[in-house]
Amino acid sequence: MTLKAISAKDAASLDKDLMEMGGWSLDQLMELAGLSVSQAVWKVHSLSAGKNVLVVCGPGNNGGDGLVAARHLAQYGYNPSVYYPKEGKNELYQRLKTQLQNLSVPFITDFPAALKQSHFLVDAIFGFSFGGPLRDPFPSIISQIEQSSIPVLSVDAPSSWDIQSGPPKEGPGAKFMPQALISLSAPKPCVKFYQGRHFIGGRFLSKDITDKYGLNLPAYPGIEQVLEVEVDTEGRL
Ligand SMILES: NC(=O)C1=CN([C@@H]2O[C@H](COP(=O)(O)OP(=O)(O)OC[C@H]3O[C@@H](n4cnc5c(N)ncnc54)[C@H](O)[C@@H]3O)[C@@H](O)[C@H]2O)[C@H](O)CC1
Ligand SMILES: [K+]
Repeated sequence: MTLKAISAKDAASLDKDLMEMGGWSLDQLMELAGLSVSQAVWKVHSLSAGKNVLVVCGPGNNGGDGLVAARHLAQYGYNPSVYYPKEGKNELYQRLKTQLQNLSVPFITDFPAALKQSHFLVDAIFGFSFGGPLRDPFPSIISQIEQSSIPVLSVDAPSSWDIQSGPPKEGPGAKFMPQALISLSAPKPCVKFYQGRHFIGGRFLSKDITDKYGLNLPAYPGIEQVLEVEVDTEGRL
């Protein structure tokens, strides 16, 4: 089975449909997206592999998914830390931040030190609304992640990659290849440049929506919120 990718434009339109016509709120979608992310972390990096998980959050909803995932990871018994260099203004993000502070999840400011002390990194910096080139402070953040040997799970897309055309030709991100990727709702076109473990999450689409956007998603087994997708030898999903 070859999964169809959804363009950035269609992914944004699908989100709008869910909220304007489908009766969903952003909170709900983000909760389910973040739950899927936390479960993908569990699948690729067990508690016994090291509890210190650094969740790097960007200013938009991709960062919001990271905040939700960090909260679940704390509940599962990990020691998450959050690096949130450019906080989103929306009050939803501030509420998620309060929830994390109430669980004593630290918001760190010394990123190089946190990178050294962490066993695993969740890249929730940018998702489908990313448009290059990277603006400060993100070039340095991406370079540091790229140069460190820490295993990374990227949320929705490897941050710094163009959603359509994949990794930048040069500069920060050109050599960024996360160990794992979780595509939310459906894969984005840049997955064709990706090599690593690939999961699908965000189990909230109805048949109407999948039909409208021509998606052919695999069935999630049982109560699973994430599904690992095999990539064939030619890099197809
Ligand atoms: N239906 C779903 O699958 C859902 C997915 N969700 C997640 O939401 C993101 C998309 O969120 P959005 O807020 O639209 O955008 P991003 O988080 O990708 O980024 C916007 C943010 O980033 C800034 N920015 C953009 N380009 C640059 C740049 N070159 N340098 C610096 N900063 C940049 C921009 O200004 C904004 O502040 C999707 O991928 C999923 O992860 C939802 O949770 C709900 C449902
Ligand atoms: K990301």
